[in-house]
Amino acid sequence: MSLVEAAGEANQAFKDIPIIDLKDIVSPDANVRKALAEEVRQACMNVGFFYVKNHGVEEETVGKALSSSKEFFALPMDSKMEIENKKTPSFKGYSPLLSGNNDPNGKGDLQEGFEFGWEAMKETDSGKAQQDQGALSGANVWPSELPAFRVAALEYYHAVVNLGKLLFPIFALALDIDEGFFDDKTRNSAALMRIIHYPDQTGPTDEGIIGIGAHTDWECFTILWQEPGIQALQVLNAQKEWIDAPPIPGTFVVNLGDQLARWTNDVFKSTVHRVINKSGKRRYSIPLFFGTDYDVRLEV
Ligand SMILES: O=C(O)CCC(=O)C(=O)O
Ligand SMILES: [Fe+2]
Repeated sequence: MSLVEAAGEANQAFKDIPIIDLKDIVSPDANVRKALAEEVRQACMNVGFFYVKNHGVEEETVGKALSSSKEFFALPMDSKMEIENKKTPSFKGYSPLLSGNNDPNGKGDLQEGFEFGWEAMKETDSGKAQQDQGALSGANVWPSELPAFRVAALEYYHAVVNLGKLLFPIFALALDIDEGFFDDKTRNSAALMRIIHYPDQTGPTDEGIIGIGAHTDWECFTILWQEPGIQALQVLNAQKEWIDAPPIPGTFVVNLGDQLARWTNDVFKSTVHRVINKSGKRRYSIPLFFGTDYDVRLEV
């Protein structure tokens, strides 16, 4: 069956989100990689979201990024506002509560965030030129009083970018195209990472103000870490039901964005999702958005 025929039969009235084991992601056996790609293909056509386990990113790397992020958000507001994203030419840095609004019908997203892109850990590291490419590139900004935050955030960033680079060939296989299709299109990958802090939102909720309003992501795909023990992320199925996407320890959520949906003529789905944090606790999450190089032409 062709991809397009299969898409016609795709069932987007999903009730749960599949979990895919990545232990074979670099298997030397092409048949094994193809079997993994088949699972990814089903998830991409039917849901647009899946969890990945055995992804290779160390718990310790995640833990350090989380604890450092908590220290960052706990800084005095004046310090955070010194690196506000509106003050930087490349939109990197801090964004305060309600400064963003993903759902055009919403009144603002109840979250503060910190965003940055590719950066070598040390000046001498190879690949330094990557940060100077593309419209959304340009120097990151970091809080001067918390040097450990930069190190922990970049360590996490580099680990998850490596995972993203392994996923591109699987997406290619899942599309029945050459495994190397994305190689020359993701050399200076436009990978932006955001660290998000959602305050708790118990009590009556103004429907127009939630953690992040209903939206789709706009890059190729997102690799999302969410804090264990807190249900807040929801994904919309074709029957307009909100399906919970709870955090599963040891996994990341992977979801497709508009770029890959558009590129595949919507055979792969970019699925609407939102966050409402009514857990009684503050919540942290870390999405890393993977695009292609900024000069890549999207042809179906
Ligand atoms: O915090 C989350 O779980 C999801 C965040 C999200 O959807 C986004 O930043 O695009
Ligand atoms: Fe999103």
